[in-house]
Amino acid sequence: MATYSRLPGSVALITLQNPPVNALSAAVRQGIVDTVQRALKDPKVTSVVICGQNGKFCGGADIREFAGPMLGPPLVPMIHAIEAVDKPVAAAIEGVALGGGLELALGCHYRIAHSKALLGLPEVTLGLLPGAGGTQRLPRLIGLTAALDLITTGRHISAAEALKLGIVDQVTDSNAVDQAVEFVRSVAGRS
Ligand SMILES: CC/C=C\C/C=C/C(=O)SCCNC(=O)CCNC(=O)[C@H](O)C(C)(C)COP(=O)(O)OP(=O)(O)OC[C@H]1O[C@@H](n2cnc3c(N)ncnc32)[C@H](O)[C@@H]1OP(=O)(O)O
Repeated sequence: MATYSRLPGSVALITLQNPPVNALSAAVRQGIVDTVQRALKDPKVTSVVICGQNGKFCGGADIREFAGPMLGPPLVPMIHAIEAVDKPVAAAIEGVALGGGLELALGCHYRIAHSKALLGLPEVTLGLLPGAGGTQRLPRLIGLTAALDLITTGRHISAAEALKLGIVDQVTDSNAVDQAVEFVRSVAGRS
């Protein structure tokens, strides 16, 4: 699931909740679709932060659901809908942003990472290619050579390397959610 709260300063906070790594289960994807719609429709909300419960942004597809049929909202339109929100949306990346989790963050307009966070597209290690926009959004953001390296090796990179490559906008040693909230307040009102 995903919870929704409105913070002072008109920021909507969407929190992914699916222990242990807030993977994108059907219930989490449905929660994201519902809470993003709510933030979009709430006239008091001027900006949005997406984070994960317990210091973990998102470990990607929920591997516990791989054996069964695909249920719930698909990832691609969900991420498109976030990208199309006409209010600034930031991902607060703590712990991990892997696979579909990084693709979710790439659909947000800004990414703020904790210094100890790990990011990557490990799909290749499962015999897959990133299928939710990562193969388009990552090269646009950091160039083809650097994106191909990450996509074809599946390696996890540090927040410092992600900042150097241009995947994240800011890295913080303190609370990444607080930092992201402060950041989106500073850009609220921009498209
Ligand atoms: C609907 C979308 C469909 C397709 C598009 C998307 C595709 C993808 O996202 S593919 C990528 C999927 N994600 C991964 O491959 C990540 C795999 N996990 C890891 O690399 C590591 O577990 C970790 C870096 C996330 C954490 O490492 P570490 O701190 O060493 O802990 P553990 O490895 O012991 O894991 C702890 C705990 O978490 C469970 N877990 C990890 N990843 C997932 C996941 N993606 N889904 C569900 N559960 C996950 C892991 O099984 C452990 O659980 P237990 O403690 O119960 O054993």
